[in-house]
Amino acid sequence: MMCIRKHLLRIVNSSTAFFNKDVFLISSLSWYFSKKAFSSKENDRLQIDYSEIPIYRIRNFSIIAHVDHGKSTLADRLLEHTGAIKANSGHSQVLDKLQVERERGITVKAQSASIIYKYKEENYLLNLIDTPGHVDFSNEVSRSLSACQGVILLVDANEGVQAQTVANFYLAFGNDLVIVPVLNKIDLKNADPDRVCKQLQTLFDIEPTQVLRISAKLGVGIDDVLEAIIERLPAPKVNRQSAFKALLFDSWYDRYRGVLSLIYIKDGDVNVGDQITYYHTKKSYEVKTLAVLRPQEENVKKLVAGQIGLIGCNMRSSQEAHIGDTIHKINVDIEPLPGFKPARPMVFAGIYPFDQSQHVSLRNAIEKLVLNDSAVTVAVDTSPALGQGWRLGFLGLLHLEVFSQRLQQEYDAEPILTAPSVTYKLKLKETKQTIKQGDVIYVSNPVHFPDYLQIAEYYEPMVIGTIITPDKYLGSVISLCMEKRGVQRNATNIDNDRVMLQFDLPLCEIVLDFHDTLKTISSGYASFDYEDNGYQQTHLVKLQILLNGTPVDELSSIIHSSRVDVIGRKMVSSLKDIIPRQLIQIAIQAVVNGKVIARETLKAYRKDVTAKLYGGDVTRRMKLLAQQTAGKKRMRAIANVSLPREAFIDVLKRS
Ligand SMILES: Nc1nc2c(ncn2[C@@H]2O[C@H](COP(=O)(O)OP(=O)(O)OP(=O)(O)O)[C@@H](O)[C@H]2O)c(=O)[nH]1
Repeated sequence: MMCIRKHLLRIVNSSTAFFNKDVFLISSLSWYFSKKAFSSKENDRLQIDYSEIPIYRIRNFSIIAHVDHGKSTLADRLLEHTGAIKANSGHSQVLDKLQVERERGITVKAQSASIIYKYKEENYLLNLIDTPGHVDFSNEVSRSLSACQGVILLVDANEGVQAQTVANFYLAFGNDLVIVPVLNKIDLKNADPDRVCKQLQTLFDIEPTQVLRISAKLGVGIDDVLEAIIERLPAPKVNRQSAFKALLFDSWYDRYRGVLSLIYIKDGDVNVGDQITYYHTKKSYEVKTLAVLRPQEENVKKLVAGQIGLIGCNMRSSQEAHIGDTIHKINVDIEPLPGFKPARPMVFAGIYPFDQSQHVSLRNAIEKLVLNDSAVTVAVDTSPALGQGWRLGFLGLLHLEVFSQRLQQEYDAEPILTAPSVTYKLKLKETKQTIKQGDVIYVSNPVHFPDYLQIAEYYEPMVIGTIITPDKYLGSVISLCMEKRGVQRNATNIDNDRVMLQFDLPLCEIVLDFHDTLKTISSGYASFDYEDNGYQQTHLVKLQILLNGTPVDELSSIIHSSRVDVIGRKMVSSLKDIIPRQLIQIAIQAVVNGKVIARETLKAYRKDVTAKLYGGDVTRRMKLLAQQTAGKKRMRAIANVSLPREAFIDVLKRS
């Protein structure tokens, strides 16, 4: 089976043109192969009636780790070890392959898998649940984690605890999950498991005796991990006798079957043909498909409490499948599962085709991607300079990054992406219009920022940033955070030469280049992660750019009042460099609340109108120059400054 998949992927990879045309053809092929393969003998042998497995022999868990600490490799080994997939003799890892699929949007969540492990003569059903793995998706991570009873906290024995390890630990801890600490890559020459055990003890109070030591790459210690999952994690607390209730914690779009949702069955059972309702959207459907992921789909007729499974009911739009929603049977009263929060975009960016001839293809690409990612919000936006485009909302920076990368990789789209901005909250003053005292609005686009006289209070989104750095870079890391208006919460020595810092930081200060600067000043050694921390009162202004007295909306921005001078000056001077000189003089002004705070003048070309005179009378020369000056004055009065599109792109594009 894997061979067929691999072969298929090779075809995919060697023929990107084919792939780009129809990604969903691959999706359906992959589905076809997964079905075909699972009617093979080998898999018939594994065919098990999962609904017969008693609750006490089920464990639902997730692997959480910092980037590159070996999550995919371990998941891969767990699947191989339990026979869910065949051991791969080549260098490339099976789940690396799946990751390619994942990046390509084919089988998006291939890493969730149900595996059977024989322990003390009994078959256990272990459900490995994939989490997005980054706090950008913290809402989704916590939802996936709420289907688990425990997590494997995987740490690289060479790199030690990193910022994302900390953020992930607290997410799991906050969800009351059992944490199985595992050190990976002990085969590496520089691995120092004792030191990393001390870090875990200092930071999280984890006893070194509880920490497993493995090499996922070489397959060392995999049985220990599986046994620890069975011994340390409790069975799910569910009830098979109650009315059916399930948590939706992941979903993706399949062209032929509509939206497929990954669910955790909390109570009761569900059968193909049942009528079900999504609690928060209040929409009802008939269950068409039920499947267990092994990791390929294996169709079943019934899913029971304690299980993780896939449900398909011809849902046409992923907007109907909200992560965290509760599913129940139609016309049955149930208490919804707690904690449902619709995803709230945190970071916004404008997206425009490079030229308008690409508008339709870019729109199609965005529509397809959004089908698979219900957390992205899309609103049509028009800019006089950049033309027709969209304003997209993302859960965080990584989300934005992944989305734009996928647009490029999968759809060959090379759009202009504007610098990211965040959503501010404004409390308005009472005015004669319809606005009532205390009305609150959310603004991310400077064009919609109201006049300052209408605003009573300003709020900006905040994050708690966690940074782990070798202590020799401590000084420069702290200076960077202060420069970004950060307020230090604490500092902890996690071992002899590394420190963990926590800062309250405004989100708008980290969306641009914070991470890159941090990496530069720490020679790549500091790691950073952040989590949403609500809104905090602040003072904001709208910085407008005027060219010869005319405001240019695209160039305006919302900034903190303390930054007015610095940003204003920087903006006008970079515009002076970017805007090509024209026949008329251009005044570039930065204006805040009607006051000019910075100004540059771009001198006009002085075209040599006297060039053809070949000497001649000086008065004639002066007359021509005077005529030129008068002409330019007229031009300045009647013509707006025309900016070439490239100038806008240079200013607005993400660096
Ligand atoms: N030496 C050694 N290398 C390992 C081990 N486990 C994983 N690696 C390597 O570490 C790198 C990252 O492993 P992945 O499994 O892709 O890590 P990941 O956490 O899934 O990474 P992301 O998906 O990017 O978050 C790969 O090059 C692996 O081959 C191990 O036990 N020993």
